[in-house]
Amino acid sequence: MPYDPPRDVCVSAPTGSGKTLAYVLPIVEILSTRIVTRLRALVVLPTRDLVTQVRETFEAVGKGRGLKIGTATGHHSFAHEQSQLVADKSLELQGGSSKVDILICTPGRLIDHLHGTPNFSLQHLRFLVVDEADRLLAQSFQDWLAEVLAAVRPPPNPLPLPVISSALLPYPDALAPSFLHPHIPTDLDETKEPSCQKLLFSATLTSDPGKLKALGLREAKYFVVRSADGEQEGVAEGVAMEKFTMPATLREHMIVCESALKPLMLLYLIHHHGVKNALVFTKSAESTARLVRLVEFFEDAWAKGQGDRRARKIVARAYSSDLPPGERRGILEQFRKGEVDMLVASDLISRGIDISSVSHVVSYDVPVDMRKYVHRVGRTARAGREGDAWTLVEEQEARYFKSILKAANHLERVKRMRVSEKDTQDLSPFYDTALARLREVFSRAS
Ligand SMILES: Nc1ncnc2c1ncn2[C@@H]1O[C@H](COP(=O)(O)OP(=O)(O)OP(=O)(O)O)[C@@H](O)[C@H]1O
Repeated sequence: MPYDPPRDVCVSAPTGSGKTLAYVLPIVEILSTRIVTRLRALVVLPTRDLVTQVRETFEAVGKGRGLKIGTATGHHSFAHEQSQLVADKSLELQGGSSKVDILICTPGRLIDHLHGTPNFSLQHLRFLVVDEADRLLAQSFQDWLAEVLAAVRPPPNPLPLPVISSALLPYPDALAPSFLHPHIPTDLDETKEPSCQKLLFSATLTSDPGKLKALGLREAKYFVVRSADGEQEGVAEGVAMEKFTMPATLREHMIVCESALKPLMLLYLIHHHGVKNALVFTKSAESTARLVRLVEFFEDAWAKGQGDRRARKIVARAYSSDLPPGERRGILEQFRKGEVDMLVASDLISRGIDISSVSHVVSYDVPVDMRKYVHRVGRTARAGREGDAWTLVEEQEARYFKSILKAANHLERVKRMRVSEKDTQDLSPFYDTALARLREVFSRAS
């Protein structure tokens, strides 16, 4: 009701626990009764891949409801996006003119439309969803948040009523109620509140009100979902060092080794612990490329060594933001089908991506902080499935890595696995061959 605007909602719940449906379902349910199309739900996400994923969920849930769903990510030209978003760019309409009920977007492109698309208006917003909220709040993206919040609020000086030149031209413009009337002060004056409800989601959402202040939340309710076993008391109550809940079905391991042995440890996991359907996280695009080549050379040498032509080689592919979107989609599809066993990536896909077949996550390079760790390992053990997370820790990083786990009250959950020289003995000859080939290729390239 206009006099009782909705309370805002913050949700911190483990990775893979279904946060997307937690906002898609009510939005679709509530907006399905709308009569005319206005931009009523805006979902902001940090990456294009996530926009595509959330769009698919909206389309699946909203099928047959007649809601129009749009995206704005910069994947298409600006003019094309404009034509998808607004019906009319020529006439200036105070109420805007939206072709979509729900818009899913990245913040940069959203700001471009706020600045550059006539009749693109947020005044009718009923829902503003900020998914992966901690990540989006941490990055300024042209101060997108302040601009979006300003576009949702009625202007301080209400818009003047247009001069109605003819009885045939009724008051035109379907302005949102809080934007509509000229302000006539009365004794019962109340400030106008937009009826936009803000919904924030993340597996690592801060509970520090100071950090959420920029959102101007209204009587926010903060929901924290913990695992059933009550593990990690005090989750999200700490302000200095936040603690987050992990999926209960996740097993976590670490291997501490010399830096030079990390590739061999990965190959050991592949060949002796059945690690496939795996996401492997590295720290840089360069280290991704080297690792993919090394796995390829190793698998060639290993298959040859088996003397069996049908020996199934592990297929690893690099997945990076440099690849064109079409190619990225293709690689993900091959991975989903099991034609690719291992995707090697930077933290680009460490957040939000939902691929049910991922059974292992390997942090080939240690994550820089606990948040990154939570999101990486959360690519497996989703929706009640089991999964394993492995972290390869260089000896000199062990102290640091353990300290971030300890601060998050999580050290006990991560089991240390010791791998001796004997364990990798059978792999070593093929590994040496692969290293020699890698050196050759990289020295030729330089
Ligand atoms: N009630 C449910 N029963 C079974 N599966 C569900 C249910 N709700 C959601 N899922 C599935 O769980 C998977 C994970 O959901 P989702 O991607 O929303 O997780 P998330 O909480 O947003 O995780 P992240 O923090 O990693 O983004 C999805 O494939 C979704 O379809």
